[in-house]
Amino acid sequence: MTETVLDVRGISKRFGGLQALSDVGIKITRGQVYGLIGPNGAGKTTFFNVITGLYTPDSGSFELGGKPYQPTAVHEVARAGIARTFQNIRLFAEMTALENVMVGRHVRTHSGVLGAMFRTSGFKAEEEAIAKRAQELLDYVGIGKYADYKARTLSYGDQRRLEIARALATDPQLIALDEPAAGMNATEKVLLRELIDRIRKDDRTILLIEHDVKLVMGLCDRVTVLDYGKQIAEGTPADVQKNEKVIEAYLGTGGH
Ligand SMILES: Nc1ncnc2c1ncn2[C@@H]1O[C@H](COP(=O)(O)OP(=O)(O)OP(=O)(O)O)[C@@H](O)[C@H]1O
Repeated sequence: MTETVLDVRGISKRFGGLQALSDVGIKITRGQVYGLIGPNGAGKTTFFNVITGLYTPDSGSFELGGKPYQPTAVHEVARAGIARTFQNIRLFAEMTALENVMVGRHVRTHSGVLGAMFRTSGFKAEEEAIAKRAQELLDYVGIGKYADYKARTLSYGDQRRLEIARALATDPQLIALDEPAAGMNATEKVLLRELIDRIRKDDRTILLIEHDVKLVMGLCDRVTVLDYGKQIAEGTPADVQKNEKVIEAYLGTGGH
């Protein structure tokens, strides 16, 4: 039986006079790469921000791993099992790549982030294991040799990989990637695609917002298309690509 990881129902969100999301729902099952696409201003980021606790929806409900889920603060979302990356990379620029991943890992340890900051004895005992795991994750995303480099010195593509390693460090039920290919060149995109494929094969579940429709169509098992806050199509990439409303949303307005 397919196991539902995230079940989102009837999400609406209004900003003043603007209905940014109207009754949007998605269901993501384990091992899927689920894509969220739509022209500029369609509501993708708002949806992401709602499920990761940055915005409170006006209505709607969620289940994560079969349990009711009420996303509030961002750190609670990480503990509940959703890890995200950001459209605008958010790394600790002056920390090394290894340290950035270790911070992600502390979400899952007993001493936690405060223990890490104050270097309690419990923290020291855990530190070695955390560093080892962080190095494994850097190797996994293909930037192991840069473990000791400051995050800000890495190339754009490698910084995005580092963000993914940090997200994986929390052992998430769902990893949410916000435009991971933004600003990447063609070679970096190919490598990103391979990485996402690999993460999926390792039985992770991924929600992907992406402007690069080609990448989404090639990678995703299912796709939801938003337009002006409404869900205009849901299905496999092949179905969605044929959908008239989708063609009109993208072509009719020149992508808005
Ligand atoms: N915090 C906010 N306050 C007011 N309006 C907002 C806020 N966040 C988003 N909006 C509006 O909601 C609508 C949806 O925006 P959103 O950023 O979710 O779209 P998007 O699909 O992610 O677009 P893009 O592809 O350009 O990132 C837009 O009209 C936007 O201006």
